[in-house]
Amino acid sequence: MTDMVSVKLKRLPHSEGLPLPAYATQGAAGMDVLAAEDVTIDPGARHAVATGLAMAIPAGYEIQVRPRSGLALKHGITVPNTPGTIDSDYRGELKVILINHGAEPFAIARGDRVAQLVLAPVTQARWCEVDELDETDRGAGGFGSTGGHAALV
Ligand SMILES: O=c1ccn([C@H]2C[C@H](O)[C@@H](COP(=O)(O)OP(=O)(O)OP(=O)(O)O)O2)c(=O)[nH]1
Ligand SMILES: [Mg+2]
Repeated sequence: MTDMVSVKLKRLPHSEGLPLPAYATQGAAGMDVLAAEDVTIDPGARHAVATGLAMAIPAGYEIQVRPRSGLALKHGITVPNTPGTIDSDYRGELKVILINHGAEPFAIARGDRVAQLVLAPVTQARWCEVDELDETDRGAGGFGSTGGHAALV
């Protein structure tokens, strides 16, 4: 059985009558979240889609707003800031930022499932400033330093 965490949720007037975000299957990582407005996103354009939902995520957690692969593959619709971060102290409306990388205008109807929400634990870091860092094999190498594409044989 998956752990469950209660999250306080408040409906704003424009989400009235819409189902709440829900897991499509028992083992789903994300809850599909619905648009609370009709909007068409032109090719290359972005829009912050209203969900009509506000929430109080418990301290120590965040909600990540992730794209749906079907929309990305079939229509080029994705979340440009993925994973979008919903902070535990945010009390405004959750919006889903979408961008249309496809060639056609993409029409969203109120009630369409536009993204998915993943509740995730958060660990905050405390800086510990030092003069020297320990040495490692990698050192300052990065950005492809270990090799790029698989070698041809
Ligand atoms: O996809 C998203 C991303 C963010 N938010 C809301 C909740 C989040 O807690 C707040 C701030 O998000 P973020 O920190 O990513 O944006 P910012 O540009 O850093 O704005 P701020 O200065 O308000 O933190 O905006 C959304 O509704 N949808
Ligand atoms: Mg911020």
